[in-house]
Amino acid sequence: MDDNMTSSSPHAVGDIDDAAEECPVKERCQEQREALPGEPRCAICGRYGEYICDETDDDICSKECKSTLLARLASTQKPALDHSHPVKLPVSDECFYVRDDNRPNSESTDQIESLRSKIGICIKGNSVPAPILSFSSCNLPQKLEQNLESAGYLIPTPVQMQTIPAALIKRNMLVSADTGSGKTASFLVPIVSHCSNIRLQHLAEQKGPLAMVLAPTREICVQVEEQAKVLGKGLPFKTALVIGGDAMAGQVYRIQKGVELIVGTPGRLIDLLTKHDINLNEVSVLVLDEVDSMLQKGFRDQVMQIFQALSQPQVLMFSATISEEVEKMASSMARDLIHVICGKPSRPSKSVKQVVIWVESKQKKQKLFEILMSKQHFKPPIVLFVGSRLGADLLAEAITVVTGLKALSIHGEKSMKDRRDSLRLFLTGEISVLVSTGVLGRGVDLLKVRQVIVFDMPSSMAEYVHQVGRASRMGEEGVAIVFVNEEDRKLFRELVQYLKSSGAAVPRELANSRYSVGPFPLSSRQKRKYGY
Ligand SMILES: Nc1ncnc2c1ncn2[C@@H]1O[C@H](COP(=O)(O)OP(=O)(O)OP(=O)(O)O)[C@@H](O)[C@H]1O
Repeated sequence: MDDNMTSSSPHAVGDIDDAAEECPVKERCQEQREALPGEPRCAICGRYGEYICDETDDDICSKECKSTLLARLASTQKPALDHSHPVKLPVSDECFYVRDDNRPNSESTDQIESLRSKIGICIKGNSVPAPILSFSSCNLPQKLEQNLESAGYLIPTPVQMQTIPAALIKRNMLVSADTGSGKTASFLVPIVSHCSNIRLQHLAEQKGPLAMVLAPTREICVQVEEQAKVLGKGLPFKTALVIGGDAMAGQVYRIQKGVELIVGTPGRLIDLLTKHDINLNEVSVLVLDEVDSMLQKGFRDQVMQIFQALSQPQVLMFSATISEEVEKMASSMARDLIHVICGKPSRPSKSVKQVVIWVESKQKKQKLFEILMSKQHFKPPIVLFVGSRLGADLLAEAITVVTGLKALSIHGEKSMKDRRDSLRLFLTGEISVLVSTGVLGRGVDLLKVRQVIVFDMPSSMAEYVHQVGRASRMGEEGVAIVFVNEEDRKLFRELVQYLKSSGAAVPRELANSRYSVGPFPLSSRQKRKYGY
């Protein structure tokens, strides 16, 4: 289970080690501390970059360095933002389609349906716009199109083809699509477009935030904000990251100076909103990333509290795993909801080969070491998913001692700095094994990872789907090695179904287990009887 979701205390959810003190923004450079490895650095002096200079989006340590930076910019007469490319402004919020060359001549319902079926998209809902085949089809600001191109996004992925045009015309949406299929840009492209158009046309009365993205873990928030910055570069589009473990003063300062997008975990955001006067009147888009976990007990109340503080925003909800219950809750939050289903969500990505091995608990470590020391089977960098924080720490140590491989652990009890450092060292290739609890199970883009080991089965098949999904991005092939034994029996029936439907081998012990067959689902009495 994601260890960010186990506690019922409001601050524990998503913000478990929220030890950040509230300290005022520094006036002078010398008052600021040195930056630790991996921390943001001031663009002028290199000290800890506590907040970001709105005019340039650079990390800055103090008001003093901010003045220096702005003075430097003024003296070179370079505008802080690159407006050299005129931005195409839509005359209204409508999305205007330019016919693509390979698009059917007349877009009859049948042709649109046929296009959807070709790209593997299913729709529930009324008057859903046709999918786009290129980013240039929907009148995005020119700078955003350039940013997409620079990021290597040459054509939209199937989920983006359908969701971007629908989001641009302000439809509420629930989107289920495979892990690694490009859901993040599906909501960020419309958000960047919407926010920058509002600013460029001076449509908002105040400078308050215009959009909000909520996600269950800090790591997801960090990545979403990073991607938002990439897409919004050079546009009047600024972001604030509101997560535990980072100084709140900088977050508040930045929001009060004026940002377009807030990305945050619900616990920290509520904390910030209750302590500070932040005007949310202009927030017109709310995204719930990993919506199934956001609407689970523990998060749901906080999410609803934030939702109710907004004035009827457009709601965009995304996950690779959406149950009927989540669908019902989503429909009750947003009127006239479109449900976009892309590929075969709620199942492990077909690009990941699942290799399930029956291993008794006592033998798990030995088996793991064998894999890690086998040239044939160990394909670094790999992420290992375990069930507890202590387990993560101990296993990372044991791996280093026994195999000599560089391994680190990451979980919700570690400081934000440690979590950032471990992830950075892993993504830059300095360590080859990262042992994680559920904190990296969902939503985090672990670009080079093509192998995961599910050392301890998670508590639900939804989490399993997300963990296995870390081994593949954008359809590239990956492998998930999964350890199971009788302790995981409550998942056997579903696991066997999932394995069979993806053509994976089912170990004999699993296939023959009495927990793998029988009526489905069990009543609550049966569950108690079998100790589920
Ligand atoms: N149109 C595109 N062209 C090229 N690369 C893309 C495109 N859209 C997204 N990507 C890249 O694909 C990868 C996966 O995208 P993303 O992280 O948004 O997937 P996701 O669907 O949110 O996955 P998960 O459910 O695991 O969080 C990222 O590295 C992203 O930069």
